[in-house]
Amino acid sequence: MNSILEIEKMSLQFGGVKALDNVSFHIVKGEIFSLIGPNGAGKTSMLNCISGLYQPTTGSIRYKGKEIVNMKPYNRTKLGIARAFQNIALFAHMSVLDNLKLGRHTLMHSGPLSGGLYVGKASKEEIKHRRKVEEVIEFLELQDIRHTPVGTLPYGLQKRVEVGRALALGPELILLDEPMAGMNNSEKDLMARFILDMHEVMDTTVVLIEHDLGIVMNLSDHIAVLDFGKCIGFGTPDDIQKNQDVIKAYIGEETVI
Ligand SMILES: Nc1ncnc2c1ncn2[C@@H]1O[C@H](COP(=O)(O)OP(=O)(O)OP(=O)(O)O)[C@@H](O)[C@H]1O
Repeated sequence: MNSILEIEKMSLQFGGVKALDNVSFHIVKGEIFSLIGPNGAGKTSMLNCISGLYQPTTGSIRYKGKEIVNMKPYNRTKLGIARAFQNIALFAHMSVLDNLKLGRHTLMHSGPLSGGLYVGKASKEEIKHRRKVEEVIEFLELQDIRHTPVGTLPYGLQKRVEVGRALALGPELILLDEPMAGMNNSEKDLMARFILDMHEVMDTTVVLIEHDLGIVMNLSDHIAVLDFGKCIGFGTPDDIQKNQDVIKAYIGEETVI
């Protein structure tokens, strides 16, 4: 199986709290992979470890076969890992377009002076960045709000721009932390379609944290279930729905997933 990311025996401790406890799973290139579990189970901590915001206490993270556990976040971005945050991390007073352009800043090689003057290498770079940003604007249907300050947009659209900021990095692996939180049903359906298209059209591997189990079961190729920092289930949606540990610990004994 062609894994893009392998998590092996990973633990993360905050004082007496084991946010992650000896977790192992792998993610197949090109798939939609969901992380589920009750509040406080360790899902966001896992994304923080993958993106490099948190340093695991022990364990290994291999991306395309390379150990990245000690790598700085911006170097992981350069390798093709991008992240959209649960709490929107955009500049509210800036336009949608400028937020997406700024998102690509980590990838720019030319300095601010040449970049500002649009000369030589910098101008070529600017064209390449602009092309990618325009592609994302079209893909996420943000054309009508491209010049709107993000802070004035309804919450659902801000979430979409937050996803766009990560997507504008052209990632091979995108980490989406509750991209549908706070959305109404039609906004959720639209976001689900964008996620499917990221996977089918852009060939991006998607890691999704989502509380709506219906959406998770429909979208995912594989799922890992965390509970109190431990991975209590890993498999296809079918496997997870039959997993008695998951049913007991996460859903409650009476519930059928
Ligand atoms: N920076 C931190 N400092 C101390 N404790 C933390 C920190 N980050 C997370 N934790 C703790 O780690 C545990 C896992 O938290 P985490 O946010 O990863 O869970 P989660 O599954 O994403 O929850 P939710 O669904 O509510 O977002 C919790 O007990 C949390 O309080």
